[in-house]
Amino acid sequence: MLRSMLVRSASPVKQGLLLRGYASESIPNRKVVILGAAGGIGQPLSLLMKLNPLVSSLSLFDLANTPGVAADVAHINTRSQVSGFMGDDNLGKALEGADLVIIPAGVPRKPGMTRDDLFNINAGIVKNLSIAIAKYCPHALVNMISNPVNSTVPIAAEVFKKAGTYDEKKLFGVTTLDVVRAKTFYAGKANVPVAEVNVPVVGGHAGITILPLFSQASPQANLSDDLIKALTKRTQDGGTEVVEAKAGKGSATLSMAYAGALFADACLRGLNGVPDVVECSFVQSTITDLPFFASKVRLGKNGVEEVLDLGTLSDFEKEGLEAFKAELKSSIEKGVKFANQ
Ligand SMILES: NC(=O)c1ccc[n+]([C@@H]2O[C@H](COP(=O)([O-])OP(=O)(O)OC[C@H]3O[C@@H](n4cnc5c(N)ncnc54)[C@H](O)[C@@H]3O)[C@@H](O)[C@H]2O)c1
Ligand SMILES: O=C(O)C[C@H](O)C(=O)O
Repeated sequence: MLRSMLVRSASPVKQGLLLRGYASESIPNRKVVILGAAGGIGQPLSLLMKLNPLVSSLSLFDLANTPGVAADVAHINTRSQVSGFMGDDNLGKALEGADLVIIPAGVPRKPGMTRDDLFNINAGIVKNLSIAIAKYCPHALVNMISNPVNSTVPIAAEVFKKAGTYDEKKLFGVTTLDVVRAKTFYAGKANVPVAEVNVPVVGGHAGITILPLFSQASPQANLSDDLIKALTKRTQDGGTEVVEAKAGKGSATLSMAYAGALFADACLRGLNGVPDVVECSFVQSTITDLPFFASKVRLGKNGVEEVLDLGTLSDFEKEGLEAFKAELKSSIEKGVKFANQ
């Protein structure tokens, strides 16, 4: 009762904090940087991070158009102070003091392309941005959105190793959109309220390397094997579904911004010491024989607190896992090789 009265009489910022279980005086300052902030994902992600009461400073960086995006979101009456930075000369200033760097910088797919077809352009972008992160904010958490995630995460890891700043607990490939899709598609077929649905998605973030574990979905529903197969395929092809619908005008931006904001919020809650924050992410891992793997991860004050194992898989999921291991291994090795050449 007292709590709901407090919430109602507080400012919008305090309301957000009180509702999430924080005493507003105890909220730490957190600087979040978005690299690629003027892009299709970057703009709605900037908006969503401006709405997040856990952010005190929001730093928006892109090669062009950042001043306009920054001026626009800066007028929103929420907690964070916004700054916009444009061009490589200002990258250091954008990054200094960051707690969390989110990277949606890079080109998106067009119909007929795979995510790996983006490698030639995006690998170089991610490598340069990672060099700057190692120099200006070596202790920040990094949320990698740029594709192909299965290779860009290993690229960043290698760059950080070379710079002597690598901390495997702080580097994350963002696979939250796969989880968001799996939840949406499952809820539709299982006829359960989508807000109650949980589905872990493991493996990687491209085609068959995306493996939703519907056998572990909750609430459980008695779906036929054919339906599970169809749901799995739709989740794996979710990105392509959007690329084709956009017909040459890019890939998922709005659902990705939502997913990126969810994952960033989970990272910030972890940093702030909120217990039991668990999300799927593509991280350095020993739960299979692959050096990077997406699975459920417990987030804490230093980033990854625990990489959770896969749990019990159905026969269909076991087959799916074996079927993609070689592809995921080669995407990881491609990233490692690129970073070291
Ligand atoms: N992980 C996922 O689930 C997921 C989902 C959707 C899209 N993506 C990927 O996200 C990336 C961005 O997609 P988008 O639709 O926003 O593309 P976009 O072209 O609309 O925006 C990309 C932005 O990055 C900027 N950029 C390019 N090089 C940069 C650099 N060196 N430094 C800073 N900014 C730079 C561009 O100026 C542009 O504003 C793509 O690689 C896409 O495949 C990943
Ligand atoms: O599909 C893409 O190219 C973008 C992204 O990886 C997605 O899953 O939507």
